[in-house]
This record gives sequence, structure tokens and C-alpha cells, in this order.
Amino acid sequence: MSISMRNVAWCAGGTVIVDGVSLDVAPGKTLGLLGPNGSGKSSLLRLICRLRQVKSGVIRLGESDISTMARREIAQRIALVEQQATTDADLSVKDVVRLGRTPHRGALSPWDKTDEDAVDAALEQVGMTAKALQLWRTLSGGERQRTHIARALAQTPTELLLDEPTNHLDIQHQLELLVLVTTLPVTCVIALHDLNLAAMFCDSLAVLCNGRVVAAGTPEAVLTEELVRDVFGVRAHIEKSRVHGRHYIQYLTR
Ligand SMILES: Nc1ncnc2c1ncn2[C@@H]1O[C@H](COP(=O)(O)OP(=O)(O)OP(=O)(O)O)[C@@H](O)[C@H]1O
Repeated sequence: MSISMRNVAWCAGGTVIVDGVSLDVAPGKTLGLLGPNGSGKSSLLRLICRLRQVKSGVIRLGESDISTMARREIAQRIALVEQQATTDADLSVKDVVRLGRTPHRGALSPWDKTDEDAVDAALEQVGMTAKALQLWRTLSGGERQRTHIARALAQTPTELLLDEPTNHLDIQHQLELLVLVTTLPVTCVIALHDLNLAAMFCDSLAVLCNGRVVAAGTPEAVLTEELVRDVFGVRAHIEKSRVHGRHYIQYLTR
């Protein structure tokens, strides 16, 4: 299902945090959200799943305006993995992933095979099957991150929102995770700081600065040396990789 945002604005503490954002993500495609710290990426992700209410503008999933959708319907469709997700102390990894099934189950409905299969598949997809019975609080940072992503996958979403999902992950797991989420049949919006990973994996990119979209389009069109200098204050050399065909960025400190 597509995600579209039209003139989306949100304020907090008397300050405009998200300022007139209009973006589209086609079904099954991945949009990378880039921008310096505090540019509004996490805030926009929360608006897309209605954890925050837009001040003005419209967000649509397919044809549906999310402001008119039932909270449960949104929860059945959109999974959000936040940056610093925490979980109650004494749950096992599998218990945490089971929480992803909550939006699909009624208060009295028994746990069934569909739920169990979704949880097992999600654990397998992030490589956490062997740790399913370990206590969540004893996991490493990267294992916690993968568990939270498994919880989101167990939700079997049609839209997946990830806030810096590669934080804490070693390079192998960063690549595996991005291959996984960008090949799933879901529409993805991923906030990322690593411009090279964004160029490699995203179908399109949007760069936020002070809550506004300052560039949007294909990775090749968006990631220019001028943009990296103007938005991130860093000199860079960008060229097309002869190995994977995507643009890659080399940073210059002198
Ligand atoms: N509830 C709030 N009240 C006041 N200010 C807020 C609130 N939520 C976010 N902000 C501010 O909005 C700005 C954007 O925050 P946000 O977390 O969306 O940025 P970000 O681009 O995700 O940053 P980072 O890359 O550091 O994670 C920040 O300056 C933040 O302090």
C-alpha cells in the first residue's frame, strides 16, 4: 500500500518541527529519510503511524486518510521500530516478538497457529531463533535491535517504519537487515544516518533540514557533493561504484 504525505506540519513546544512535508512512497518501495540530528525524521515517522497528530496536512495509506482510520486498523497495518525501544524487564525474546501479534488478536481470542507461525518466521528472518528463550534484558544492543525488528515483522505489516534500524548492528547484520526489509513486500520508510547504506538500499531518498524537505528523488539525484556540504557541513567526493552500481560517498576532512 502506498504512503502519501501532503503539506504535513507538526509543532511542539511552540516550535514548528515538521514543516510542510509532501512525499510519496509507492507500494513495496523504500524511502530513506536523511537529515542532520534534530531535523525531524523521527517526528515524521511518528506522524505517519499517528502516534502524533498532524497540525495540518494529510497522510494517506493507499486511499485512506489516517486521521479517519481506527487506531486498531492502523496498528494492524503499520509497524514502527523506534530508536530506543525498551521492553519490560523479564520477558523472553519470544515474548517480546509475540507482542507484535497484539493488534491482530481480540481480547479473548486464543493464540493460534497463524500467530505462532508469524512469530517463528520473524525470529528466523532476523536470525534470533536460537535466542528465542533468552531474557530480553540479557541481550546485547544489536540483539535487542533485531528482536524489536522481529516484533515489527511478526505484526505482518503492509507499511514498515524504521528509525535508524542499523544502530548497534555490526556490518554483517546491518547489510542483512537492509536486504531483508527492502526485499519484503512492504512499503518502507527508514530514517538513516549512513548515506552510503541509504544510497545502496533505498529506492528514493528525502533529506530533511529544520523539518523541511530540502531534496527528494532517486539516491543519484539527491546525494550530491553540494547537498552533503550544504546540509551536513561535510566535504565529500561522490561517484558511482564500479562494484555495485550505486553512488558511494567518500568523506574528506581536509
Ligand atoms: N515533544 C517534543 N517537544 C519539544 N520538542 C520536540 C518534541 N519532539 C521532538 N522535538 C524536537 O524536534 C526536533 C526534531 O526531533 P526528531 O527526533 O524528529 O529529529 P531527528 O531528525 O529524528 O533527529 P536524530 O537524527 O537526532 O534522531 C528536535 O529538535 C527535538 O528536540
